Amino acid sequence: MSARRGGVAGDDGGVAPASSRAALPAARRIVVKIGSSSLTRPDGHLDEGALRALVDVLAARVAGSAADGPAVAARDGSQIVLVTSGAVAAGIGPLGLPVRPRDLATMQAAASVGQGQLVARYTEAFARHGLRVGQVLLTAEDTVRRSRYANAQRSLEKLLALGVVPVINENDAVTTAELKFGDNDRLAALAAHLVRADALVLLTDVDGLYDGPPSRPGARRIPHVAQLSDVAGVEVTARGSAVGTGGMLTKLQAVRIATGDGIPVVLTRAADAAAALAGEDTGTFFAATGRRTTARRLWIAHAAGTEGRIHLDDGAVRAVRGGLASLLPAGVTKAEGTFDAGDPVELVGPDGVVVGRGLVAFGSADLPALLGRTTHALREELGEGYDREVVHRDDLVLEDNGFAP
Ligand SMILES: Nc1ncnc2c1ncn2[C@@H]1O[C@H](COP(=O)(O)OP(=O)(O)O)[C@@H](O)[C@H]1O
Ligand SMILES: N[C@@H](CCC(=O)OP(=O)(O)O)C(=O)O
Repeated sequence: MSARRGGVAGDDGGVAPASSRAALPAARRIVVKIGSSSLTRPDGHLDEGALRALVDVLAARVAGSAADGPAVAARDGSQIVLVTSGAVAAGIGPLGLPVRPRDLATMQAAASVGQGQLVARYTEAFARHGLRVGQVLLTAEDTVRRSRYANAQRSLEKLLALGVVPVINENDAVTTAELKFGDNDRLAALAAHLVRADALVLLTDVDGLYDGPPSRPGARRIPHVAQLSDVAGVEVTARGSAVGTGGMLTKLQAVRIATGDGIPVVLTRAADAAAALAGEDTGTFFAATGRRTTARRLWIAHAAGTEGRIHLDDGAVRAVRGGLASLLPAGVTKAEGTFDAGDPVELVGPDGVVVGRGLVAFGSADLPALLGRTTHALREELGEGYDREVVHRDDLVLEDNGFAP
């Protein structure tokens, strides 16, 4: 597949710009995310009919179909990566729970039981179309640690090369509240980056971004967003449906990650998945704005949470903002929080403004002894290994390089 910036190849050799809906029918590799709200019945149980309906649409796209129209590059079939919520919902019935649990331990138990059920349902549904699925459970850590995301990337590439539909969810049973994505929206955007998707489709219970809460009389769907700043004034809430997590807020965070990385996004309701994939006027289309960035920098910029804050003096802020320098111990005035070497941290200027994010080379136990000292002095006193950068330039992403809102 051709991962190219700002567009996807059509079979006529032309490029469907990632700034228009033409990118959807032309996309060779698509990440589709379906939220809990679209997979859950009012009683909190998994909606198997909705799951099968989605699989029918996705399988048709994988197979390629005349229905795509003769001018469509994807008629030879596309690769689909599915990011699906629904594990907790699928665990309610088997565990005999009266309602969807709210406490973390019971949610983890429900997700543990439900994830198996969920994948079994997808396995059956895709098998009806002669397709196999492969379960991939990710944690936020998998998107931060270089060794982990490289593993995830390799595994997803192999699944796709084997013609398998990867089915991704967060590894809910083992993730703690602090380390969780919680919503699957950002996970989907990061997965889209990981597999270098040509497009991301976010399926939910509302047919797009509205110019205000959709329940408000007169609220209208916004069909096209050229850049996210155009919708900066739109009121969105973090409260989703009864079962969803993160509401429209996490969807717009996902949109920021994907579009900033050169991947166009369609946000619509699950029932309109086929229309969205065909490039029809449904939901909201978000044009790609940025160019594809390196995996490493994207992971650092969008790490699920930072473990600490490193305070810089003015000189260090200037050096770091210059874009070429690493952060040295001499420019650090204070470290806050508990973190290990390799954890993501925020870099903060003397005015309290966040300058950027980076992977810190020392743990919070070691760092205080090094602060304000020159690397030369550190080497003299503490020996080799202590004369290195606090955050190496390659592990550092500046704030104005655009990280999550
Ligand atoms: N401006 C807005 N436009 C559209 N939907 C919005 C907006 N603000 C808040 N929402 C809410 O976001 C909800 C979708 O989020 P959520 O329930 O988390 O979905 P999912 O489970 O699919 O991830 C919608 O039901 C809608 O009520
Ligand atoms: N990972 C959880 C879903 C988390 C969640 O609710 O996400 P979403 O519906 O995308 O807002 C599950 O499978 O139940």
